Amino acid sequence: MSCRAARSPRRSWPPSRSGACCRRRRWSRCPRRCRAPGWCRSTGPAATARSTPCRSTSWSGRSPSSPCSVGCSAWSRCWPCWSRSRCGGGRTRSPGRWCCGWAWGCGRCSAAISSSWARSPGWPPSPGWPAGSPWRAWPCRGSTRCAGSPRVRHCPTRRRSCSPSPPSRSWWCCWRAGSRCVRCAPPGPRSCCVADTVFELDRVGVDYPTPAGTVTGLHDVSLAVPRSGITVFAGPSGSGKSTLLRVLGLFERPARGTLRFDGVDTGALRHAGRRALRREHLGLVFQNPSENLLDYLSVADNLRAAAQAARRGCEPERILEQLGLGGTGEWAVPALSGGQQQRLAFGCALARGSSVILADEPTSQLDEASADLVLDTLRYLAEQDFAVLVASHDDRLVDLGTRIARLRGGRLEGVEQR
Ligand SMILES: Nc1ncnc2c1ncn2[C@@H]1O[C@H](COP(=O)(O)OP(=O)(O)OP(=O)(O)O)[C@@H](O)[C@H]1O
Repeated sequence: MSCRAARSPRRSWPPSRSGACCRRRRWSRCPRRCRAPGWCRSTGPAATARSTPCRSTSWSGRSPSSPCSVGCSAWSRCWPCWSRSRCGGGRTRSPGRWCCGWAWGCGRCSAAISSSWARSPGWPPSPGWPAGSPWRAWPCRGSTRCAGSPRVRHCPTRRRSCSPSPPSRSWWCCWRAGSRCVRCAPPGPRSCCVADTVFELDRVGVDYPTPAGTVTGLHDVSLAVPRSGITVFAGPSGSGKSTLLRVLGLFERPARGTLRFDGVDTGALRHAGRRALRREHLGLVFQNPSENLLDYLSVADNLRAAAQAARRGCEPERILEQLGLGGTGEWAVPALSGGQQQRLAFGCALARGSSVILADEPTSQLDEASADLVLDTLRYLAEQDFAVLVASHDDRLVDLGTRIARLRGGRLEGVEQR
């Protein structure tokens, strides 16, 4: 049947078992013989780039229990990956990688493997895929897969160290609890774990071009920041504390070295990926309270706006209660004291669902009583298992830290664990 016969597509429907279907129904220029716009019958290696062996019961007559020929459970939604954008920026098509019709990326289809399919002949689809891998697991592709996705989350049942070794390329991500991504070690498919370190810096350097020449803000800083506790970056003025915090907050790209967030190389991310990570995971609180808040909105609306930016829901009153600001929801921001405003700024980070809170000199503009409020808040956040990173030369903040990284002249002098 030629393509012209598409006028009566249903007459000999469904296509044969060996039929291949094009991905787009409206793909009118199918180079093969079509029975309907977008649907090919032809088989063999010459099948078009966007064609895949037809797997859907309704189209190909296969029984639902037949193993998917490409190892994908999303019926008729997967095809060999060829699109750069879908693959998260990979330049070349990888034979072992599959795309699904979901909008946000490649690799999800391979993820959706039921255990019966994982046992089926023809599985794994690529040599790197572990037979019998956990349901909904896929090779962790680091930067593009995990960080590029707006769905990276810590496992709700996270365990600090379920493997003595740090995450490596051979680890696997799994898909849990709806939208939650975690890292799993392949041998223990259900042993969900995350690394102990949230940031890993390897010889990170930052340069600032100035009319007088290049100023180096950071010189080859190598550091691992733990996932919990309060890490304080201490040092005299100009030592590079704020620069380091900006790098960690993904506001600044280092000129040299590698920065990993949750095992993901942030240097490989494009702007959108970095922004997604920042929005979802990182809450940055600046030293000036007014920089952190929108003063034309009420207190509760600031929290709502923060949550909305991260596409989350929010219960302002609950957060305000947590931070000792109960009953101020309808207040205007300027009606709060400086310390209360800083507390609210931390509340905005909570509303965004940030797991890491970065604060740059949060007490520097506050009197002692207001600074105490901030210290209490930081203590509270650390107790709630947030990773709190603070740049400060306030001695009280330094005393609060569980880990002090001392900087001088842009170099890391040493790290003190308490
Ligand atoms: N935008 C910039 N342009 C040029 N140089 C910069 C810039 N930002 C920072 N620097 C330089 O980088 C170095 C580190 O600055 P940074 O602000 O990180 O120090 P800091 O320890 O946070 O200081 P402070 O405690 O005073 O805020 C300084 O020498 C500074 O002059």
